[in-house]
Amino acid sequence: MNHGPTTLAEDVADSGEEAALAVKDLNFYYGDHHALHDITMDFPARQVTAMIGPSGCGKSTLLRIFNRMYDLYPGQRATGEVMFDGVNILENTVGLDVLRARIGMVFQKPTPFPMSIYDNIAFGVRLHERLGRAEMDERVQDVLTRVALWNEVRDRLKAPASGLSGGQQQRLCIARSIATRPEVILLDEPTSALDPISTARIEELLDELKEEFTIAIVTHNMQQAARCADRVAFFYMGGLIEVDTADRIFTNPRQKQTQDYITGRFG
Ligand SMILES: Nc1ncnc2c1ncn2[C@@H]1O[C@H](COP(=O)(O)OP(=O)(O)OP(=O)(O)O)[C@@H](O)[C@H]1O
Repeated sequence: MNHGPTTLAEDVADSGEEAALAVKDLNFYYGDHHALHDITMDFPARQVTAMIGPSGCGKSTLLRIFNRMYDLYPGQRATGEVMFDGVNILENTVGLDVLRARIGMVFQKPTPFPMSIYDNIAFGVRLHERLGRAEMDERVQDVLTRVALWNEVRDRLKAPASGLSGGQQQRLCIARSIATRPEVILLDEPTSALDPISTARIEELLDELKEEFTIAIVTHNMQQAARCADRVAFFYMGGLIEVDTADRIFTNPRQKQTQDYITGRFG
């Protein structure tokens, strides 16, 4: 048995399932407020893991830790481990630019940059790669095709992204997040501002994207978690109550609190 520092590959061998993110004994503090308590869980590679739980239970806090959003705010701190490709991302050894290219984030409200549709995609790519014009055109077309937006925007790539509908803007934001070829995509209630048709399109998209990316999604919508997720984690008051397959969580959870929450009996 090797007692040296573990690598992602060794963790994988131990669990029998490849973890893209392995969270261990994670605690998070907003100043004096202890918002997450001793969280330990894996996010298996190329699966969708949904985080559910009542408002304020810490779902978004966990998601934001994965691309070190808290770095901007003095007083906020995380302890423990989030292993990603053999490195604990809580330690400042990975630059934020690199981390955010490899672990992309999509927010609740679509947030296109105030620039053209084309540049929304090209902007992030230019920060990390030197592509020629033709290669960049190809990258833009590729990611827009994958989010099923290409046919809708191919004739107006130079038009401002702000002219797109909310659902289109959110698909553009997902395209932007995959354009830097990340391993993980984080989505924080990505459909809560969208109509049912746009929501269904994004859910279908997640199903396709998970063939290539690991997806972590925070959702308030239990039907959405049941439709999209392979695994579901239930949080309550800053603690992880249980994490299991979506099937198990929605049909036969181990913990009474989970059962009460998913059946709407939560008091
Ligand atoms: N910037 C902040 N400063 C202080 N406390 C915060 C801050 N952001 C969140 N919190 C607190 O941390 C806890 C977890 O919040 P978080 O936003 O992660 O919950 P959530 O489960 O995502 O909730 P919601 O479903 O309402 O978005 C809450 O008690 C919240 O009040």
